[in-house]
Amino acid sequence: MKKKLILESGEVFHGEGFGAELETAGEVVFNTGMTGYQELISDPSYCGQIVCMTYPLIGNYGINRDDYESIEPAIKGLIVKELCDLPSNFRTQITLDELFKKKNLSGISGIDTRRLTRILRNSGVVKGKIVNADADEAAVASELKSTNFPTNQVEEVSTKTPYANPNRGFKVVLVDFGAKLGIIRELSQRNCDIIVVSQDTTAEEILLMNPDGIMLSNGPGDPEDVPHALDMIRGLLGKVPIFGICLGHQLIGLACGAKTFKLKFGHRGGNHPVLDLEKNTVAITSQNHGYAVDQESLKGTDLIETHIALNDRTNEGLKHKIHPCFSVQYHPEASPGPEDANYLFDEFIQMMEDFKK
Ligand SMILES: NC(=O)CC[C@H](N)C(=O)O
Repeated sequence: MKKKLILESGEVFHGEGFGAELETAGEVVFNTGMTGYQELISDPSYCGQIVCMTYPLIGNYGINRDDYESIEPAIKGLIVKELCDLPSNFRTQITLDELFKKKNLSGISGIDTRRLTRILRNSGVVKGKIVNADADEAAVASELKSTNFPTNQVEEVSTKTPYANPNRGFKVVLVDFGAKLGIIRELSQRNCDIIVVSQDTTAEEILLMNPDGIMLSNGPGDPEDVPHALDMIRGLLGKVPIFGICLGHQLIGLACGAKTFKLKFGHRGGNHPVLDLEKNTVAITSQNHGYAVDQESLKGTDLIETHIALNDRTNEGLKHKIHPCFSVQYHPEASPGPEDANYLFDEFIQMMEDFKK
């Protein structure tokens, strides 16, 4: 079935549709990972976005039962150069096309993803829509221009009720802003007794659970759209050790008086170099973010910058000067991607141990 991708700026890309037969609109972003399409399709942080994969062959190892980052994907669509319909891997259960049909998602293949990525790099991320071949291009572009995407994406993907992932180790309350399962996997591996709570849980409610540590998860959208989380973080600072990842990191920044801003085209992929300013070491990291903490705004706060991105020198890590609290903009759970930063979970365990003493 012939389809086309129309950008709000009016550019049109012709291709072949896959997955469900539906038209889909979202923010068009690009991801430079060579693998990891299953994880990113199911990463709740991609809520409302259509992802263009810069690696030219996607779907070649199929979809397996182990690599999901959530049960229901929140992504809006996928743009690929070549879709592989004959995957080869011992873990493959279904093809990417079959997953998209099953989950009612639509994608487009046969796209010049280099040209598209150049447009996104030059003009910044834009809204786009995957439509049927006969759609009126000018009408779709102007409809996109006047559409504002929802600001309640965190609410959409967060759990509505708390649930437990029991174990015998430290009791960690994981605040779910759209948490990837990889975070639960990493904490479980370290024997953490996890309670996952909804994004609107208050500090008082969390303290009643008597936690040893708080994990603030990743999540979709603009951190400024989650103002209630700032009171929650302020209410926990100094009382329980806190570790934040991605959206959780940005929220710690905002809660401590820093500002965030939207990056031109974000960081998305499994190959982003990050400099640890304290250890003077570089880690290759997995990233997926469109916003960043404003470094200038850290002045006068109690936060110290601990990491920066080597591609554009933007902020990638923070630590509180007084309280046990640290965070990173990238993904130490590394699903998908390099495991260089995995030790941060061990540091979180250590922080909980030290705090207990
Ligand atoms: N993965 C995330 O948590 C992303 C955080 C935020 N939504 C951003 O795009 O910057």
